[in-house]
Amino acid sequence: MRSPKDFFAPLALGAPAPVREIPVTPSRMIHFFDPGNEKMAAKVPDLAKKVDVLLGNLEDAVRADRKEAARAGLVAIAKANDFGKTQLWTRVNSLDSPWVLDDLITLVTEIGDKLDVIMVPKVEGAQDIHYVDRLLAQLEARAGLTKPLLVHAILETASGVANVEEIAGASPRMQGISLGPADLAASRRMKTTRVGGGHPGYLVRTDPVGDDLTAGRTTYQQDLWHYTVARMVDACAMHGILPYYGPFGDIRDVVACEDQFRNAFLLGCVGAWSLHPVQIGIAKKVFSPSPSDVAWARRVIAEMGDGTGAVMIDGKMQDDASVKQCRVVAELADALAADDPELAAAYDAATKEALG
Ligand SMILES: CC(C)(COP(=O)(O)OP(=O)(O)OC[C@H]1O[C@@H](n2cnc3c(N)ncnc32)[C@H](O)[C@@H]1OP(=O)(O)O)[C@@H](O)C(=O)NCCC(=O)NCCSC(=O)C[C@H](O)C(=O)O
Ligand SMILES: [Mg+2]
Repeated sequence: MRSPKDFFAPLALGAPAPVREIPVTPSRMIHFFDPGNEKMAAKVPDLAKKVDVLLGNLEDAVRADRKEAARAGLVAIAKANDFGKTQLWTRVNSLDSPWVLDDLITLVTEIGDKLDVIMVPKVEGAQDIHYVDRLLAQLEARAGLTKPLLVHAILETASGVANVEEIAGASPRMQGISLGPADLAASRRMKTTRVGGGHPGYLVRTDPVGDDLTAGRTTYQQDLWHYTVARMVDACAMHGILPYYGPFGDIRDVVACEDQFRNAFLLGCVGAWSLHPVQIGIAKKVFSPSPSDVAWARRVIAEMGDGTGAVMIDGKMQDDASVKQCRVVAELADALAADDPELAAAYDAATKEALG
């Protein structure tokens, strides 16, 4: 274990100093694209205006014989475009793959100044983050980078879940963690073949009435991912980093996608992955608090004055704790509204109405 005193020291001579706070910029959707797919690559300049994060994916979903094309494509796209405030991330291949070393060496050397975050798949424990941490420091020093690259882990192995707290705190580079439900299901030997989302077989049933075990017994489908998302959120909050829901693979089912994203939002996640352009708007809607929630939060904050004591608002008790909950919503709304005049206007109109 590293001494706490050394935690913020660069891991290579000449590497930039690690950040002390993870920048909290909008990341409601991490939009995945295959940089070696010409059709998708052509859409990148336009997509950059619509998303918070663009992620050039090099790992799963890119065929083995297209790995090098994807890597080269990402270098070319990063060099050719100015993404403005939109962040550029990449997902490199897994640490046990034959591609990851070249992914890291090429990307940091060629476009390290354009990249914000490197997503590392199939992280099993702190040792994986330590390996990437040191290697990035060496590459940053050699490339003369002045801003450290941040690292995002995907929680998609049983060991990763068991070690999630140590992963979240393994390096000052740790920006966040995403749930990877497909690999995690396989690693745990779960019996769902879906990429995220629920399953009709995972349910609870109301008790029988009398002796008839079949009649009138309503069933309620449960969330397969509740435990993992909640645990991930706690680990991230404890270490001051950001939690995300990952992929929802049924692209056509925009309704269930919205539900899954909203469950994650309500539990504390700041965003989710969009795998197809149709999921971008869903993530934007879900991970931006609603105007009525923002208006309520602002009203409670206004009526609570210095934030102590207890008051009744519309029949509901508010106190020091509930004002903190309201600040979470109001601060997120302010951060999102700062870059989005339409959202700012919707929040202000709802607040005006609520405050009278
Ligand atoms: C899922 C897809 C394969 C669907 O692609 P396609 O069949 O081409 O869909 P459409 O015909 O509806 O596409 C319409 C046009 O939009 C373009 N398109 C599609 N997806 C994207 C995208 N993500 N970014 C940009 N542009 C996109 C198509 O090219 C069409 O263009 P045009 O013909 O010119 O109109 C595809 O969406 C896709 O591959 N998505 C990304 C998949 C991915 O990244 N998967 C990996 C992440 S999930 C994962 O890894 C699991 C996780 O790790 C875990 O373990 O849980
Ligand atoms: Mg995966």
